[in-house]
Amino acid sequence: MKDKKRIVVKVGTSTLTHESGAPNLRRMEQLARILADLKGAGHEVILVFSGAIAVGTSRLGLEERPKELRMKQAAAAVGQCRMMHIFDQFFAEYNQSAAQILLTGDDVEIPVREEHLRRTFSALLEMGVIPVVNENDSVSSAEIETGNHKVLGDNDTLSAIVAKLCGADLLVLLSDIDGLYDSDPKENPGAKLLHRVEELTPEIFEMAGGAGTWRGTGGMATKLSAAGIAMAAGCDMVIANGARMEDLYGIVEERAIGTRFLASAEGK
Ligand SMILES: Nc1ncnc2c1ncn2[C@@H]1O[C@H](COP(=O)(O)OP(=O)(O)O)[C@@H](O)[C@H]1O
Ligand SMILES: N[C@@H](CCC(=O)OP(=O)(O)O)C(=O)O
Repeated sequence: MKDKKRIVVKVGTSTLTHESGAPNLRRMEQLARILADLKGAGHEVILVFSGAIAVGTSRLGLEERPKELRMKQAAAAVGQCRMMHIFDQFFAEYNQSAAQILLTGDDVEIPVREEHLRRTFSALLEMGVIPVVNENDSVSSAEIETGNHKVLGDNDTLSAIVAKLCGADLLVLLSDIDGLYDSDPKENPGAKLLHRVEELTPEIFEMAGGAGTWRGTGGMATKLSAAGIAMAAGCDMVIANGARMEDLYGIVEERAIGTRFLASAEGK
């Protein structure tokens, strides 16, 4: 892998929000600082974040994540605005400009839109801006409702699509867990962490259960779907714990942290 890398970092709802759904300011601040620092070290960074629905839910004083689609989309619109405002402030503190990019499945499936998107990312990176991406939840209805991975519908898959689109060298998924275990550690305390995955076999897919917490959506299943896209595109992917944000430095230096899914030789 090159010394100067193009890195996509995806941070899940479980890392960026408190149990109540309120934004976790300490984590957001750390993340902005470390990404600014990685940029200072010569890398190009793109942030994909989740948490708009959870933050909107809490901001609107709703008791639980709404079940009705229009309410979920409204919560996403409120939460996105809040999260972006906070990120923009933290990035500005470290002298960085951030840019908001909101995507739907159609945007990457229609070639002309995909090309526009690729050019926008490349222009932003060229100007030293940090693109900050989320799904455009307020318009991409079917996906949040059904979790239909063929389109987008989850930010794990979205981040892998962005990594592929931008020709990234590394995709890091920060979650509330140290990596991929041989079964869900929340249900099986004896579960073992896998350090490296070279191939996505049916056994690996069996290890991933369903969705994670009420606040997020994906669980491990969507992280494996992301791994498939990244590996095929010649991009390494690492799942690591967002509670130790500083681990991002070691991950970029290819130290053995979390679970690393190795890029396929053909994709490189
Ligand atoms: N084999 C597994 N290894 C690790 N975590 C697993 C596994 N199977 C299911 N999980 C669950 O996936 C959760 C992470 O997914 P999720 O809650 O969607 O996080 P995020 O919001 O970071 O995307 C873990 O907290 C864990 O409970
Ligand atoms: N676009 C949604 C993210 C949904 C999602 O994929 O959440 P997560 O499993 O926490 O990455 C939001 O911002 O709430």
